[in-house]
Parts: sequence; C-alpha cells; structure tokens
Amino acid sequence: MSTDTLDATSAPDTTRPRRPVLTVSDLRIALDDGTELVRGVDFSLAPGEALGIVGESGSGKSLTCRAILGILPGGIDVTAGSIDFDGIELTDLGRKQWRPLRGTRIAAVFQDPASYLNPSIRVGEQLAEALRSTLGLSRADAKRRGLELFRKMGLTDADTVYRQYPHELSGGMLQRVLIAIAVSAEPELLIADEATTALDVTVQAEVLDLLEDLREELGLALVLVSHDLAVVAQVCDSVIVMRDGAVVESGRADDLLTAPRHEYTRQLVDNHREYGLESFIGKEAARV
Ligand SMILES: Nc1ncnc2c1ncn2[C@@H]1O[C@H](COP(=O)(O)OP(=O)(O)OP(=O)(O)O)[C@@H](O)[C@H]1O
Repeated sequence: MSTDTLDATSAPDTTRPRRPVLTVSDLRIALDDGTELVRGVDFSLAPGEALGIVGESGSGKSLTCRAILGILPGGIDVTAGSIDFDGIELTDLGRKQWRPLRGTRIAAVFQDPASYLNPSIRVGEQLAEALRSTLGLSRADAKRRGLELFRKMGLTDADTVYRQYPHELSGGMLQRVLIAIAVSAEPELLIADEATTALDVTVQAEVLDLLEDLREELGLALVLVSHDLAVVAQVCDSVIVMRDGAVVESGRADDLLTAPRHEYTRQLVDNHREYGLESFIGKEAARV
C-alpha cells in the first residue's frame, strides 16, 4: 500500500479507536476486453467518517461506488483487489448474499432522485414499503416510522408530503425523501454519488447538513462523490483524488485542499477558488 493510503484508524480522536467499516484495497475494475477503468483504489473508512472522492468526469468515481454497492454495469467487473465491509468480502458475493446488505446495511443516493421513485405511488407509501421490507414493520408501524423519518429529514409538513406523488415535490424535497428511504434501515454506510449536484446552493447546503446530522446520530460512514470541492471540504474528513482510473493523491480533507501536493489536485483546487472554496476550508480548519 502506498504511503498516501488513508488509514481511518489514525483519526484524530485517539480516545476511541474505531475499526474501519469499509476497507477498499487495490480495487481494479475492467471491461470484459481487459481495458482497465479503475486502476488500484485504496482507502478505509471508520464509522461516522466521511470520505470524498473527487476528480474529473470519467475518472472512475462512479464505478468505484458501484463496485462497493455490487451494481457494476454489464460487461464491467472487479478484476482484482478487495472491498471489505465489516469483515465481509463484497467482491465475492452472489445476488442472494447481497439481499441482507444492499439497502439495509449499505445504502446509496444518486443525482436524480425522481428516477429512483415510482411516479404513480405516493412517496410516503414508497418509504413505508422500504420499511416493511427491510425491517419487517407492520403497515401501521411503517407509517408511524415513515412520518418520523420525514420530519427528521426536515420535511416539516410530513403528513402532507407523505400523501404526495413525486411530481408534486421539488428536487430538494425528493432528495430528502430518497435519503429517508436510504437511511430507513439505519445503514452503516451511505454512498452519495453527486447527490446534491442538481440542487440549488441553499437546498444543497441543507441536504449536506442533514447528511452531517445523520453521521453524528447514526455513526453513518459516508462516501461522497462530488465534482464540487467546496461540498467535499464542507462534509469530508478525508479525500481521494482520482484521475484516469487511478488515485493521484489522498489525505485529510483540510490538508489536501489547503496544500495539495499533486499538480492535478492543485489544478482542481485552483479551478474552484473562484467559487469560495476558502470559506469552507476555513470552516474545516476551525473545527479541527
Ligand atoms: N457502462 C459502461 N461501459 C463502458 N465504459 C464505461 C461504462 N461506465 C463507465 N465507463 C467508463 O469508465 C470510466 C470511468 O467512469 P465513471 O462513470 O466511473 O467516471 P466518473 O468519474 O464517475 O465520471 P462522472 O463524473 O462523469 O460521473 C470512463 O472512462 C467511462 O467512460
């Protein structure tokens, strides 16, 4: 492993050494014809920690996430390396073995929330259905828990939202519904792949705050993919920077974004300065 490999067990809180919930080691992903698309990704993540994955379009961020979720597109496979989730080797699992994990212990939210909801079913019923299938709740308990979750997600008029159809809700509200469904079974790991990209800046900030609250409350470990370094600076403890399928730099978010060592990271940071990245780095530094 390179010296850049993140080691979540060396997090600043030395009074509570935490075992990583996710360890990705030398992950390689390729097309059936042998073309490598992801070329050796390493990181580990402890409960309650957030890791950002940044890099230009096509650098392998989404495929890395999809490999962790066991949902790589057809014709693309993990060819080497390992993905250890709480002692379970995810790259070895068959469809049946994924059932108790995906959507229950490992959840995900993506960029376009509307496409993950059934347009003809009220959003409350969709959340209740998730609760019934993952936690085995009764109809009445699922509704009660669903309303609680909607309130927790900042959907203040939860009773009304519960009865609404996806087309009646804004993008920010739909993403909160999706996050409610994703965290309904209290997963240990949440993958957020460009989950706030389509939202306007204010709503994005609210959804990021919500993710931070969930990390603290549930000890949720978060893998956050974003092309927006300000988002990563606001939320993440550590970052990996990907280019052309490989990790070019990794480290603590504040160090890496304040003093990037690799030329490519420097370029990314420079490109973002005009969007006010410094204010988030300052916030991050003040927290440490
Ligand atoms: N289904 C597919 N078939 C063939 N190649 C693919 C497929 N999905 C992704 N790739 C290729 O794999 C590489 C990595 O793609 P990936 O989607 O992981 O990039 P990304 O960093 O998430 O980009 P973006 O920010 O645009 O989502 C790219 O070269 C892409 O063209």
